[in-house]
Amino acid sequence: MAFWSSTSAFTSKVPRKILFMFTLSLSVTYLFYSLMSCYNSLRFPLQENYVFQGRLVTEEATLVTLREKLYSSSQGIAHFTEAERTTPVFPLKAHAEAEERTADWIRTQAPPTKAAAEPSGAPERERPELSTTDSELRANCTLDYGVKKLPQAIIIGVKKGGTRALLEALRVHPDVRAVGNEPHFFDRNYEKGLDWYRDLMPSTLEGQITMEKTPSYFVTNHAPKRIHSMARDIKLIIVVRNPVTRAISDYTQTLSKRPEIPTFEVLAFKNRTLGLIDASWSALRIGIYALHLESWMQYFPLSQMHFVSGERLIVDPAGEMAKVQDFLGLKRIVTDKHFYFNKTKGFPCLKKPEDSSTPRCLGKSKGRTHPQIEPQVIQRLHKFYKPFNMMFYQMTGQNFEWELEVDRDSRSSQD
Ligand SMILES: Nc1ncnc2c1ncn2[C@@H]1O[C@H](COP(=O)(O)OS(=O)(=O)O)[C@@H](OP(=O)(O)O)[C@H]1O
Repeated sequence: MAFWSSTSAFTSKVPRKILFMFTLSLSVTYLFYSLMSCYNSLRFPLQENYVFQGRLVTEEATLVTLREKLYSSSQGIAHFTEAERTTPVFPLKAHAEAEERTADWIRTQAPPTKAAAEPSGAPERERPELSTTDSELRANCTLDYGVKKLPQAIIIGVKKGGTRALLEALRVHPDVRAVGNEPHFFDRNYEKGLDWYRDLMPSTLEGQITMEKTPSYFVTNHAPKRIHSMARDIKLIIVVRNPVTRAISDYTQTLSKRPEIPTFEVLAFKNRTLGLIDASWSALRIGIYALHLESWMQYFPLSQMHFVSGERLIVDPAGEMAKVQDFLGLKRIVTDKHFYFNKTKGFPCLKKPEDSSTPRCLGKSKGRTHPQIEPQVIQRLHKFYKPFNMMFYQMTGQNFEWELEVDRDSRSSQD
């Protein structure tokens, strides 16, 4: 009773107009916050309709453009055999056949792996590549303060480039928080939605950057458009490595899981006698960086991309880290003090990883011994990649000097 009498006394004292305005402003504020919270879920379905500069860009069209450029430039074709000149780089049928061959070894010769048997619901862990860093990280999980955000930077590639080493080094930085697994959101789990993706991320405090790495994004047709729809100002990091060594590393990884596969030399050629390279074999296709980069450049300016040299990441990790931290707008905190060269491992290792105070190298799956590949095959591959590498240097404005390695290789094979 006392309450009612006091409120009616209050309303009689306050003019009705003011009360009305007060109620109206409350409603508007409520409406505003409701809309804000819906924004993320609204944005997601709309992204499918994204049109770049007034036209729908298809990756196929952009690849064709680049392919035409490559084949019409006299420099480009100079290093191709006659057959290669007249054969498209990615004949779809050949590609499907090569992938089918791979699937066949898996189906007919090897028992189904645990990974293949598992439902694809969970994000892909780097299962075969899992280093101690990952598993121990999970065991040492600390309380997660802050809020989960979509990544502001992604290491999008390339497979076997040195992406794990880079991510682990970045995680040492107090302003970087990264998911340890490879979420494979933009290639395999996209239908799960942005909320699912966000939920995978670690929580961040104000000023911290959320990151992830999935090296297959770089060669996924839909990835540039999808990532652009999520965040057009995102920063993209690509670790590149001599495509020939990268291919051998990729093959070594497959071989470690499927020892029965044909030799590298067999897989690399469509026709060995003609010297015709099988560019549809994924181990070789991934290394045609210029073609893949073309797709990304339809959506992102170069200023939003940073290219890390996989080779320099091994010989000068601190130098590469300085550039990465600058690109991410971070203080240069990860420096040479954080690395030491481990002779047994043959690679730089971290003195103090993110989750531990004890030094740690990456796991056994990083830095595998590569099989010996016939020198003529390596030479042929260098020749195959040269025009693509040249175009890649031109596009990025960076010379990765992979051709110097060829000179060194050919000198040592003459010795
Ligand atoms: N510090 C350090 N320790 C170990 N390995 C290092 C390091 N820095 C770069 N690398 C090179 O990283 C290669 C593996 O690349 P990724 O991590 O991108 O592989 S994956 O795509 O995630 O499977 C791996 O390739 P391989 O040597 O062929 O195994 C290494 O050469």
